[in-house]
Amino acid sequence: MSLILETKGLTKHYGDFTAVDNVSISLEEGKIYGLLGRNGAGKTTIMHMITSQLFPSSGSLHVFGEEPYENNNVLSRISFVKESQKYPDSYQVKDALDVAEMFHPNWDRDYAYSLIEDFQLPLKRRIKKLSRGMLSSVGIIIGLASRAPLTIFDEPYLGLDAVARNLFYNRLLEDFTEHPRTVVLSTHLIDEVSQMLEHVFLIDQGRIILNEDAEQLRGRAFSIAGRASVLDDFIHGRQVLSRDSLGALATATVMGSISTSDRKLAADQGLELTPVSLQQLIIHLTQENKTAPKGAASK
Ligand SMILES: Nc1ncnc2c1ncn2[C@@H]1O[C@H](COP(=O)(O)OP(=O)(O)OP(=O)(O)O)[C@@H](O)[C@H]1O
Repeated sequence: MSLILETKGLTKHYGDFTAVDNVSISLEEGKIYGLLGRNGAGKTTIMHMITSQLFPSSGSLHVFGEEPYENNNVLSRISFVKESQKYPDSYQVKDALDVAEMFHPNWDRDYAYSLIEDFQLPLKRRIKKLSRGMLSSVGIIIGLASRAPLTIFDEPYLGLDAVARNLFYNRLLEDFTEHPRTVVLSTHLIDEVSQMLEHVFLIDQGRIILNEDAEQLRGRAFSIAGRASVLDDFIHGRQVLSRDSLGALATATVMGSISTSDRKLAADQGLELTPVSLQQLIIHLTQENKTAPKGAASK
């Protein structure tokens, strides 16, 4: 296992506000990571520190074993695609690709042009005349064709329709299989990407509240529905993330995997058990964290 990135106690203050709070994470080679969290959680701030656009207030950050600041040896190995990417007014799509080619040593021009066709982008149109979704496609194409050892997508698909998003996921997976690299995806569309993710970081109010293998995470919670009194007996003593009731019926979300005996018990009592999606689990965990004292759930 080779580490691509490691942070220890990474912290960023803006005045007396702490946007990123004591974050210690590591990224391995050849994996797809999800960096997930609510608006304002601190995701972009972390990505800006990784890509040397911001200095940390404290803590350490090593990318490819070195500090990234003004370090071309590190920065040439990173491709960072962000939703708000700006281009000079005079740039056509082709110019953006030409510039990207200069910065990324692994750039594959044929692949970039095949993606241009897939996404049906007009090469000679000025970028400022592109629709919002087309502009997002430019960033996605640059992120994919750069084949950078560390590729970071920060909410890359504002305005992109479902067909184009699906195209992005398919191309990413195909190309990742042929050219493995480390990919970080930051997105709010968790269910759409959840099958691709191998590892998930969940950040809330600047802190990492979950740092876990996606496969393990998928089995971490389940939903249960049925008659309230029976359901309450079933969930007694378990870690309950939420419970709602309507008349005599209730539903609850419970941490833990479903064992064979649970399944039998639930069936005998007319309770229905279903796995919780990654998105639902994350909603529950961030809501739960809001009520917990800061740091209580941090790893
Ligand atoms: N330059 C700045 N000065 C003061 N506060 C800032 C600055 N930049 C970011 N913040 C604050 O830091 C927090 C984290 O912002 P950040 O952009 O990292 O969140 P995010 O998780 O990327 O959110 P989103 O999902 O909405 O993009 C927010 O509360 C934001 O207002």
